[in-house]
Amino acid sequence: MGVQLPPFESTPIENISSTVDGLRQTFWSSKTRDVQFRIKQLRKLYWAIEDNKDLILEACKKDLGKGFFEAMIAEVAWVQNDIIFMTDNLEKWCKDESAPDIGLANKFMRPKIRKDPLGIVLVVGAFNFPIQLSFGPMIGAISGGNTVVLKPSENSPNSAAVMQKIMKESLDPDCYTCIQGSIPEMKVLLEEKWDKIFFTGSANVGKIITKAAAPNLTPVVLELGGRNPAIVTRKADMRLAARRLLWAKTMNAGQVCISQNYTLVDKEVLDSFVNELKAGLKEFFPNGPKASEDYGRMVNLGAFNRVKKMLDGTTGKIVAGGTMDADDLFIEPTVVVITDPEDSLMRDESFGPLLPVMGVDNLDQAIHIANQTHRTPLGVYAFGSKAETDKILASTTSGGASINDGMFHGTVGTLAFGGVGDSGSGSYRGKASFDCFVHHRSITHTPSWMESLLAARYPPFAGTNKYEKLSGMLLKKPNFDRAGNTKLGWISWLFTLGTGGLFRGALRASLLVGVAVALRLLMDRRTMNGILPPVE
Ligand SMILES: NC(=O)c1ccc[n+]([C@@H]2O[C@H](COP(=O)([O-])OP(=O)(O)OC[C@H]3O[C@@H](n4cnc5c(N)ncnc54)[C@H](O)[C@@H]3O)[C@@H](O)[C@H]2O)c1
Ligand SMILES: CC1=C(/C=C/C(C)=C/C=C/C(C)=C/C=C/C=C(C)/C=C/C=C(C)/C=C/C=C(\C)C=O)C(C)(C)CCC1
Repeated sequence: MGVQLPPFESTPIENISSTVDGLRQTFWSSKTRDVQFRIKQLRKLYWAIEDNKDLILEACKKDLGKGFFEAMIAEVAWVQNDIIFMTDNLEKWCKDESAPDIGLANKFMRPKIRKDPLGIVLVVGAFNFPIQLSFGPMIGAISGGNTVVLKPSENSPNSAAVMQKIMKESLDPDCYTCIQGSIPEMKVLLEEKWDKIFFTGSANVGKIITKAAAPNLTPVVLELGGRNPAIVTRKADMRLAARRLLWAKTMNAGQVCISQNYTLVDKEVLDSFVNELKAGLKEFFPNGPKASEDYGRMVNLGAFNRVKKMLDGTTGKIVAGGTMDADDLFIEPTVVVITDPEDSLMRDESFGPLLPVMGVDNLDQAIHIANQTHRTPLGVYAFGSKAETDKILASTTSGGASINDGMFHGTVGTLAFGGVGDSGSGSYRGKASFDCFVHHRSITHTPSWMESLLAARYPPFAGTNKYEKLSGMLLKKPNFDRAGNTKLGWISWLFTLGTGGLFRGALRASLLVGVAVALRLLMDRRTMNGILPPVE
């Protein structure tokens, strides 16, 4: 492509503390509180990304063998779209919101929610979508009015260096900076007191981050991984399920946190599903994935060896793919039919292009295996009838889910994204990115003229009727009885078919009709007797 990539250089450890301190001072100067300042910064970032697009594409190619389509759609255009969405909405989101659910008595104090910046934020990125997973949270943090230190993953060094260049060229260095490095630099960073840490990566490092944050009670957002199940029932469309799951597992050579880790397929349609996977592979990569410009590579030899070891350990049968080349960090998309839920391909997150497929007797067994394998994965992917996919959703838990697709929910840029349980906590993207990086500060304003009205709150209380005076206004009456049933007022009682079941409701309604008819008859009789004028 003929572009010169900047070198990756770790930040000198001795500079880290003073840099962080500088950003902390800037936050307290209130520079980043100004909404127009934030918008300007984000817009400058947008154009720097545009101007360095070729460098980003080249860096993603070098780091991960990422092709043009994936690098544009999931990195460059992804973060640019994010910036446009944020800057379009930021002024609106930053306005004070009137608080919901305020009773009449408290309305005078005009309760509202202010969106306050948090302070100085550390964003730690992962290697697999190096730009998206670093700049994405950083855009949220800038929108929230914070100063930000970004620490990209050293495992995608070219992308990390390009991000640093882009930040230097576009962002105010007193407010936003990039610190490069690996474990030693992270150790120093984690000694600092942050107002929030946003971490994307593995569960093991997530624990290290959480432990380091604990002494300062620093809030942490964790975007981790999971062993995500796909479930395909006999009622699913096999070609469609196979193609969609192949898409999810061949993107970025399977190094996608939300792609399915394994697929459970009704035994009756297992062969057909596997055949469709094979056919899909041929369609996606007519000359084979190795020759395809679109197919990525493992990030490094460590990742290559980890995936190879998982495949070496399987007791399943490889039915498609299986070739690999360490020199090229290439692993072919590999379909393995397995029979053991304890197989090496089920136990760990592969984070590579492995597609273990296991036959199951029925949906209940599939759900059982999925829940046994990982109770709180990042994603669940369900293919089948509406009733079946509803059942899958109702019987599992996950950060997100795509029905009739692999990981689609994770490709909707403005949809809140995050894990649950040990696949992560906290969410971001779209409006959630803003909310993630602000404190929702509740504020009231007590008018001076109300002093005499509010004086009942001051002691002395004993021997006064202050409690009685206030309780009439402040205490709510229960609308439920001692058995936990909803109590209705007599009008609702008369008119609804609700409490007490359909029969009693119908009885009440008949009673009402009876009373109406009796009244009418009575009026008719009085009209006939000349007591009332006739009804027109
Ligand atoms: N939920 C998500 O959005 C998401 C996205 C991408 C990746 N992931 C998960 O991340 C994992 C793979 O990503 P990865 O290899 O980049 O993760 P990782 O945990 O190895 O690294 C992530 C970051 O942590 C830092 N780090 C590594 N070791 C550290 C240590 N000992 N102390 C402090 N910091 C350390 C790295 O420098 C890097 O910036 C997978 O489990 C994947 O599922 C999750
Ligand atoms: C165009 C028309 C329509 C709509 C078409 C649609 C909705 C097309 C969608 C195409 C897609 C989804 C393309 C693929 C995009 C891939 C993306 C964005 C990948 C993203 C990867 C991500 C976010 C990875 C994240 C990884 C993480 C978090 C961890 O590792 C219609 C249908 C409306 C009709 C008119 C025409």
